[in-house]
Amino acid sequence: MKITNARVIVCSPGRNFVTLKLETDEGLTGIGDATLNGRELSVAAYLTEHVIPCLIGRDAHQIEDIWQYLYKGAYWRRGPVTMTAIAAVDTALWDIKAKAAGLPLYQLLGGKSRTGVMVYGHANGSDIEHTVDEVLRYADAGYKAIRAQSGVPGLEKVYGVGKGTLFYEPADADLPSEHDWSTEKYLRHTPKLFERIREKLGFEHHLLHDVHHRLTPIEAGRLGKSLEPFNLFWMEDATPAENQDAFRLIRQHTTTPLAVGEIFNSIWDCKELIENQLIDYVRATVVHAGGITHLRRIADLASLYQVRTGCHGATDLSPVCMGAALHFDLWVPNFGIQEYMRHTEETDAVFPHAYTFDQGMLYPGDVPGHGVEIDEALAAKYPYKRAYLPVNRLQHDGTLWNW
Ligand SMILES: O=C(O)C(=O)C[C@H](O)[C@H](O)CO
Ligand SMILES: [Mg+2]
Repeated sequence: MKITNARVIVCSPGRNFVTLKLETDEGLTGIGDATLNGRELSVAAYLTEHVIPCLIGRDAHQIEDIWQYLYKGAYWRRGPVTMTAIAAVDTALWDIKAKAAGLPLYQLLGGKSRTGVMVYGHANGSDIEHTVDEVLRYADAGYKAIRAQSGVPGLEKVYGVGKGTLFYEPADADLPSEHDWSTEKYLRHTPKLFERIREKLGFEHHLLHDVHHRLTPIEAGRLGKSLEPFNLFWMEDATPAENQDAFRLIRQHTTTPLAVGEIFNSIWDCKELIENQLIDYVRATVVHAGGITHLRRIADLASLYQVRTGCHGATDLSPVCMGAALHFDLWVPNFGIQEYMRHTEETDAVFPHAYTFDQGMLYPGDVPGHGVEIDEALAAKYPYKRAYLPVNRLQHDGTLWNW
């Protein structure tokens, strides 16, 4: 089965998405997500200018060979742009292979390991009481796991807290908006947030929290320790992870489980974290970590060390990524949890999908492939709009910090 045509579709139904569509001489098509938030057109150009010319005429069944061809063949390895482009090709090829077999993708990976995929939703509030109300609302909606982020007194804009509560979108401006940050204020506030949530919610639900790369390792150790009485499912991205060894210090100070990896793009970003058991959950997902083919390799390494998966699932990962991730989640033996941030109705209409939500679980559905399509005519009605992620500055002196 030969690849006869490939094109990149860029659209903005509420936010930007980049999608790769592959066509074959047998009439089967497959799609893959290629969205890299705030840097979308770099992947679109990489695909159009450098990848697509190499795909035409290749056998769509040779997923592994095409992956190696694009990875080794570029000479320049890894990096978010390259790995997102490879992921899009890989996802589209798995979609085609599963459609050719007439099977849902999870069957090709090895079949179901569980009945459904436990997800966590995002409860965001401007202050503690508002966040508690949101957490309770998610619990009422059936969620078994809830991430809680709250505004911090004295800080104007905080990661995870937007204008509305249902659809949080950080890529919000034509040039990067500026946030302010104070580690001291955040560290004073956050344990109080979780104390109050547990008071109102009890201990039946899983609670998660995203630090979004803002602390030093010793500060992260301090936060993790102060959150121990509230039994978090995980503390995410406590410190930037370029230096994998930094997590050793956090580990020495707290038993709060650690999750990291939404910005990882290859197994090399997490090899030491996993092998040294410095983390509990790896957050790499299909679109930014080289597709199903590479994510599977990361998960297999992780399984040797009892590290579980917790795929990234914010709104900038399109329904195509979500569909593929859910098939992966249903199969992967060392599954932990899946992030689920709802897309807007406009996005859902452009990407009709087979996956469904019920009582805190997602189900990928049983249609052949990964179960997500793109309505190209509708997509064309939403042209690309430049949108950047924010930057963060220290409140007291304006130093650029991690956002
Ligand atoms: O969902 C999360 O955990 C995030 O941290 C979301 C990220 O800020 C977002 O995906 C950046 O593009
Ligand atoms: Mg995160």
